[in-house]
Amino acid sequence: MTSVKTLESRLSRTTLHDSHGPTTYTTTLNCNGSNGKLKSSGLATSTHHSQRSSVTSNNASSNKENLGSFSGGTVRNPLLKYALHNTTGGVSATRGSQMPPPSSPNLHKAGASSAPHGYLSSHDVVNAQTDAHRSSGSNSSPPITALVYQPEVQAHRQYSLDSFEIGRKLGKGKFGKVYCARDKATGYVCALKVMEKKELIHFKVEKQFRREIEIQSNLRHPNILRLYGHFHDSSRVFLILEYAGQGEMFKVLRKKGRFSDILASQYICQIASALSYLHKKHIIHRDLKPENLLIGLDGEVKLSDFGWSVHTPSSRRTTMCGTLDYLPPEMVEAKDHDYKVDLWALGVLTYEFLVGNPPFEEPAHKATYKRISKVDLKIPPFVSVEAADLIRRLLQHQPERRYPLDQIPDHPWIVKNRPLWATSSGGQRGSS
Ligand SMILES: Nc1ncnc2c1ncn2[C@@H]1O[C@H](COP(=O)(O)OP(=O)(O)OP(=O)(O)O)[C@@H](O)[C@H]1O
Repeated sequence: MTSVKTLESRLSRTTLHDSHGPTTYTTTLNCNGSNGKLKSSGLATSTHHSQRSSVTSNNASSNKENLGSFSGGTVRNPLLKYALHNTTGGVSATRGSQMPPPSSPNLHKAGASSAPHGYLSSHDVVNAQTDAHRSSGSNSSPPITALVYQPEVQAHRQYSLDSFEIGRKLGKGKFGKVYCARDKATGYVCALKVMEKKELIHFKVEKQFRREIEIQSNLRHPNILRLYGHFHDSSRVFLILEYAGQGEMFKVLRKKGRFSDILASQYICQIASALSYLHKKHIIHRDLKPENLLIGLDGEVKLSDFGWSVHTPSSRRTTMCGTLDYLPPEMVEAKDHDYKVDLWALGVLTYEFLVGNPPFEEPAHKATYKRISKVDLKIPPFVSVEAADLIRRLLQHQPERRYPLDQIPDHPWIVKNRPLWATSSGGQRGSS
């Protein structure tokens, strides 16, 4: 059992990270550049950049097993194949507002009619998403929709860094960098996450990392980021990930301040659907927060970062994990926890989407714990009655009293807003 005191001492190891800069949507993918940059420069020292304190686990393995034993190299699943379905006619309208970079093919030319096989190059995909994002404003539909995943047999294909053209850097995490990349053989665009083996070993996260790969590679849900495969070289491990064209939820939320009922309800319904899928597979995510949500090109939520996920039941059930603001009372009180921690986190997330900050946030960790433990919940009056009701039903101290995920699509807040989703930019309805 972990006492609050122990938790405090763990938190002293918590890194408060520098804040993200303003959202920028670079128009150039630079996929034409060689991947020599990545090869020659290697990886910079890991930089902590998350925005909020995280509670880290002391259970991290001290196992120094060499990551060279990764069985990477085989991609069991095909990469994304992108197709342009410009049914709205919005592309030409938005292209007029932006100059394509000189080397970038014109989007019209690259569309379904003229691009080879009707698929876009990564240049086009990024330019398309950039335009889509820029033009979407707060509530309008992105003009470019429907990136189609087309199953194709790529099983047993061996990947290496040479298989990809490396594009612009999408971001940097604790243990590496993420690049937009294009599979040279097929033209498929993906996100390539590159991590130094020695850093994974140094920070004793190999076990956590292996679990993340094992869990994520077996998941198939429209609101869960796909992990298509992995490979490694002598010093680095590479994850081939689904490309989330609209980037990080956290940045979007910070930029907007807070979301409308329409957008938030859509996101929450999609996330509930993803969590329900995970729970049916006996997986607890345990680290739900805006930083771990990406947004696909259609504006749909992509749940990512399975570093803290576990199969349940598990001997690791008392592991402290997750972000401080999203910890449920049972974890703060060092009790055993189960999949209902994700329900609590969904309540916190609903609040943060609608208010702009998490509900129990305090400058001092101890004060936050106290508020979580007492469920000291103050919902501002601008939050709709229906949303407040769902937040209260999820933020129940007793885990068994938390609102079940499968009822969320029928909750009055969702029912009221669902008819309006079609006109918002939040993307598709999560499959339930
Ligand atoms: N699949 C993706 N599609 C688009 N952008 C991505 C993708 N994966 C990561 N990114 C971008 O790269 C950044 C770094 O991702 P990464 O997963 O390494 O770090 P992180 O999300 O901060 O997680 P961690 O806390 O594990 O380091 C993200 O914040 C996001 O902006």
